[in-house]
Amino acid sequence: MGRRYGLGGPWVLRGVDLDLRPGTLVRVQGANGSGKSTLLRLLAGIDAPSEGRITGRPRTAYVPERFPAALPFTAAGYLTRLGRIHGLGRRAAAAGAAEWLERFGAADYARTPLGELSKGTSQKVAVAQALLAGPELLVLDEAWTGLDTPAREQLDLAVAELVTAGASVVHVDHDPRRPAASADAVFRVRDGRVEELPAEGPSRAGREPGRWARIVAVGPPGAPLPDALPGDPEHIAGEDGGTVLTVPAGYSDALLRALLTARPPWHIRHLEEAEEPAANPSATAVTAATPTYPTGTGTKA
Ligand SMILES: Nc1ncnc2c1ncn2[C@@H]1O[C@H](COP(=O)(O)OP(=O)(O)OP(=O)(O)O)[C@@H](O)[C@H]1O
Repeated sequence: MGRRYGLGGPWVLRGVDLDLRPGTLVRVQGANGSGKSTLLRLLAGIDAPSEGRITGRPRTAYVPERFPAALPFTAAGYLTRLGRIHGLGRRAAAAGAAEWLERFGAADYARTPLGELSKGTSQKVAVAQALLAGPELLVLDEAWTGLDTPAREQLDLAVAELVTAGASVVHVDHDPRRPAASADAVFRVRDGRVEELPAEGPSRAGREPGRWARIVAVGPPGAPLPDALPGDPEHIAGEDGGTVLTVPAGYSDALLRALLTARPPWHIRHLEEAEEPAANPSATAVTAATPTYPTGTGTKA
């Protein structure tokens, strides 16, 4: 498929032929203005190709580069309405709105009008609206930008949970500090074409000294830690039956997924960035919600 703006305009994308596989984390990269956001809008279904087509339409959620925050709703009111649009009942929508605001540390702003939210809190609402209904395809255009560290960690965790549950997550992210920088597939947009690059596994940046991820996980009673965990984590017993695992940051996605898909699965209580490998969580553990996500279906562009 291809896209150009205006009838005689230059082709921004042309001859694009790609498959989004279920259960995959995909990163889209490319120079400024190369067409990354255009590709994401097409995949999200809020824009249509000028030629060709996109087949498969899983339940999709999208976090745009700029969130339209000036709507006449409070944060909780907006999220509840979005939940209803996604097919949730009134109570489930309100509960989902409250849960995601809490998870992103924005519960205090539930009753604040969208137009009065800070940029960071607006971004939390933007991300929450996308996660609310358990999408099969999640499209994130620089969604980590502007989030504080705990919220970034929650988004990493939510992405890992979705991918583990079979969803496809496609993202553009310029921030090299993001620990979960690894991806199952990488698409590069260049000269109007999209090519798939070899997946790189844990990023080199993630192995640098001083960049670690710490995960507090709880297994079934008496269960040993699963074998051969990615990143060969250091692990110690934590509070309340939890196990504290520390890995180089680039392995955090893979480790999260290995724990979530272990048989029987482990529950992730907390994820945080850490400056040194000693397994000594500084922050109070935040219990992550364990939403049930549907199995994803593929999209072909
Ligand atoms: N709505 C639009 N109307 C006209 N031209 C557009 C529109 N949206 C994007 N373009 C043009 O299409 C090209 C690709 O833009 P796009 O925003 O998709 O790139 P990008 O890779 O996401 O850029 P950045 O990294 O700067 O966000 C640019 O030349 C841009 O000016």
